[in-house]
Amino acid sequence: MPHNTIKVASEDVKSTSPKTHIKRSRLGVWDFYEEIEVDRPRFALAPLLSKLKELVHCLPYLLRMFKDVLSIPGCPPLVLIYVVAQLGGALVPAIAIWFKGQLLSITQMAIETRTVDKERLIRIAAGRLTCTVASFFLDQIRAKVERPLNAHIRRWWALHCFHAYARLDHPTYNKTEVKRQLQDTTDDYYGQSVIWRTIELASDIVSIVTRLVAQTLVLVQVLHGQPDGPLLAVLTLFAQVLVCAADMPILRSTRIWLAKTVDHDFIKMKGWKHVVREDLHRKEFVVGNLAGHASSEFKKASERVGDNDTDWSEWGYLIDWPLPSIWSVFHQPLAQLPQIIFTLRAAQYPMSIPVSLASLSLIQDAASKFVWSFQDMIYRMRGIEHQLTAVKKLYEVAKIPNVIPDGTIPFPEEASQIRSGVALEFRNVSFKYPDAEKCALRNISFSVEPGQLCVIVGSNGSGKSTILKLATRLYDPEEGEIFFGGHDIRTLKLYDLRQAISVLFQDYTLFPLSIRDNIAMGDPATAHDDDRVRLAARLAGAESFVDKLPDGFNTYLEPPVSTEYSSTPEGQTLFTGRKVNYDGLREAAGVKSTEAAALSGGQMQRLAVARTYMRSVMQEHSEVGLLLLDEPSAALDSAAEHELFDRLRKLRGNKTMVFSTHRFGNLTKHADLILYMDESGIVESGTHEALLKRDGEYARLWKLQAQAFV
Ligand SMILES: Nc1ncnc2c1ncn2[C@@H]1O[C@H](COP(=O)(O)OP(=O)(O)OP(=O)(O)O)[C@@H](O)[C@H]1O
Repeated sequence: MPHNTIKVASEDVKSTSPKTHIKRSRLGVWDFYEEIEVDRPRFALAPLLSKLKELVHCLPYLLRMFKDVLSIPGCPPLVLIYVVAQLGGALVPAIAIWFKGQLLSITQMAIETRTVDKERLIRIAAGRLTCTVASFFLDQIRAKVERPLNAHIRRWWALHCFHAYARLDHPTYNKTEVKRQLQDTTDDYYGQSVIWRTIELASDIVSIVTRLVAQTLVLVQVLHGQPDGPLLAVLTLFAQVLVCAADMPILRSTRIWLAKTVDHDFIKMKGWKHVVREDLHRKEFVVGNLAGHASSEFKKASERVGDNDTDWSEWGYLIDWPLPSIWSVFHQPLAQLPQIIFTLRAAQYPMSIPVSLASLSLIQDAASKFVWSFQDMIYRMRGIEHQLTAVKKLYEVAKIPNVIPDGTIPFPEEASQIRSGVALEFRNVSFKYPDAEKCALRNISFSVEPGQLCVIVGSNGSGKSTILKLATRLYDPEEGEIFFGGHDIRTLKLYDLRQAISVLFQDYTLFPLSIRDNIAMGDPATAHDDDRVRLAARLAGAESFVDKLPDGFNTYLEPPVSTEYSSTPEGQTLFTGRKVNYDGLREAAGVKSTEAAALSGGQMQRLAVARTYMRSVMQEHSEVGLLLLDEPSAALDSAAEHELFDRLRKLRGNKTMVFSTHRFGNLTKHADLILYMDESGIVESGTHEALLKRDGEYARLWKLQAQAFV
């Protein structure tokens, strides 16, 4: 523990709550904001009390956790064995002290009577040996049980966490506090889940307390009748306890703080570090000849930042462990107190020296074991607050309320209701993204009839994609209403609404799963059907290039698990003179030098289109009534684009379609409704002919695009 105090100039910042004020200080490149309660209790134990209150609040979660663990199939017998081994292990040191006391009394008798009870001596020796053997075996048993128990819990917990992640909607997931909460719950430490660490900690504390109580009882029993024994025992323990009190967890501060940096040079350094380390940027980094420029920029920024180039972790450590105290100077001499008193007593009563020397040795030995146990407990108590809070968060994570509330009305009431598409209407809709300053949509109104084709065109950032996001209820508008099939969209069950819509976003992602799974997830109901997946790929023009990949449809675009290597770096010369080269191992294991399948942008877009086809194009009696496509052809070549639009156009009359695009010609001519957007609003709307006749912005841009082909 570093014994440093941070002394920095600070200033008060306005707080949003009358109950707190905020203090801002500068730590290196970091701005440190600390929230301080205005009427904070001043008495010294206040932080301890608030911690205790929090711990009590966490206890029901702890009990629930134990109950849940015991309900995992296979766990109860393992837990029982683990607890028995742990408690047994805790009793052994006390039994060993008892044998030591017996030995002491034999020694004492031998000095006084010059005779030894040999049988008793052998029994004691055998007892001590049994203690050592028992301790060894109990440790072994515990270690053996620990692995399967941890594995059972981890598997069960992984499911709980997966569900907690999966149920969150988009705006909720993007909240910083939710992200932090999720991160805390999945924080695996060398394969040990939060739950396992908590169980381990709780069982350690129980076993230490058992050890302490047993040791104390045995010590009292052994020292009974020894001259000065109890006095020395009390003094030794007192001195040792004071020594470790300097490290007490209650002295650790409870502070509410946040640290951020706005130091441009420091941020720039971090940015460049990412650029040189991330695969993602390597291509442009190399082609852009950026090595020299990057090094010089990094160096310049580094010189300006100077020695302040420290990550927050370094400061955070000092903030959380700030406590040097005068105590640390005095606690060592205190530990010597028992010896000093013993020496004085020995001078006063010289006749009792031999026995008291033996007593002192036993007491000091026992006391040091006692204190070791005590320190061990304090060390673990430090973690208990963190651990209990983590358990509470684990359970609360499953209850994080979603920002988008679910509706109650099922949709459609009858399948025939959406067979020829679903009507979509926006009525005076305005919307601002969370934390954004300006509106992404301002007073938007339009209406698309069932089976119609609507094309939204307009400049970058005008709000086209946002319309599609609101139609799927990724977000809800601040003002106005959206009607889907005649119902206010907020009243419909979210699951049903999203089942009735098939969407391809502009910023679609291909998941770190196989190509097959990436396509199949377009329609979870038929995801098991390989023929359907293949057909969807064929219709999207993806089948032929996927078949050419070495692993075909089983190819992973970006493997989620990479191959692990030993830490000896490639190229290092070993002491035998051999250069380390992993090629042989790679060849034997069938590992390719590049693990990711390289696909072009257009090929990836075809896979995304295939995913959309799974539900929208292929199913004859599809539940889908609305197709939303955001720039679906941006990366496609002209032939593929033509084929895509041709195929989608055939759905007209069957499904309502809303496209957002920058390319006019191919689609807009066939559209029932064109929305021309600019600056978050609809500037012009109508059919292609009507808008050309109007000779406004749409007409101007259409002519501009048409000219390119003349
Ligand atoms: N997640 C977001 N958070 C905050 N603002 C956003 C977010 N997504 C988009 N915006 C902002 O909302 C506005 C509309 O964005 P939108 O993506 O709808 O535009 P667009 O017309 O689809 O643009 P493009 O043609 O470039 O795809 C833009 O000003 C954009 O910066």
